[in-house]
Amino acid sequence: MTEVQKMDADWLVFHPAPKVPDFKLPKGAVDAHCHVFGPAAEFPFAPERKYTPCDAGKAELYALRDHLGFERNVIVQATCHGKDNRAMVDACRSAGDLARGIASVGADITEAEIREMHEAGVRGVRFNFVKRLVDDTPKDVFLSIANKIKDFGWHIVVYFEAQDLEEIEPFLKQLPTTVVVDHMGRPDVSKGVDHPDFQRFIRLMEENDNIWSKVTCPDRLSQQGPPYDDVVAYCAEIVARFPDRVLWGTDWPHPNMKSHIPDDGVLVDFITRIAPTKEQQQQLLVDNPMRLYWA
Ligand SMILES: O=C(O)c1cc(C(=O)O)oc(=O)c1
Repeated sequence: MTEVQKMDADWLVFHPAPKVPDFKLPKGAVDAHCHVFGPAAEFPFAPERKYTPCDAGKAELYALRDHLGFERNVIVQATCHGKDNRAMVDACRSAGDLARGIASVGADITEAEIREMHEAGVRGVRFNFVKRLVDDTPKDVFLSIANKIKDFGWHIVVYFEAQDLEEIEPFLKQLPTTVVVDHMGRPDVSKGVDHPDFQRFIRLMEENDNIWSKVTCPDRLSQQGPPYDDVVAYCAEIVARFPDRVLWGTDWPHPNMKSHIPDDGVLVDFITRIAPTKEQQQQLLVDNPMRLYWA
């Protein structure tokens, strides 16, 4: 890991020397949620961003991939780059067939632009509802984007917080593609898995078999910190109930983490606690991401 200079970033820089995981990932494992930031000199951050990250480019991302034992990456456009997808597209292109991307686009996206991103490895768009990250986008704008991208077989990644779910649920049910929820919709883990809020999320997945969830970011959700015991039950519940509709990722370089900087090797070891059987691990880490991104 190269030592990355902390450039006026308003939060912690990613871990410089993550451990080698104890958990040996299955062959072909996919880090299905990660980002690239710049480097800013080549790919400037968006003026409308709500945070300024450190540089965390494709070279570091792919070194981490190899260090942890992953084979492939799905690179999700980070809000600090707004709708300028160049850093993510460049990283996808550099990895050949070993990376796929999720873009952030506007309603004015053209078929030619979608096709060009598809050829680089992009397979979906991200709709972000987290107010500390983005300004609101009218739902009819998101729906017009959804109708444009569905013809390319793309899907939609959504990022919202648990308190938003009741309000946006009708909108989610209108989406005409596979929908992948980032970080389980950010449950408040102090409430318990039986709380109506988490049960509402479970019901959403039960009632809509096109809705998947990433069982990711225990570091964001935990109120106890590493090794994130208070998040295990939430991820394990979703893996056990919907083993063919879950994805996992590091969330490297961990934007906006202030409480601590997660050790990516510790995050990988967390997987065996939420997906305890070999079969669950194979589905979570290989079969599901391959079906969604490389089919
Ligand atoms: O919780 C966050 O701050 C966060 C931010 C971003 C992003 O800026 O794209 O992505 C994530 O997956 C999580």
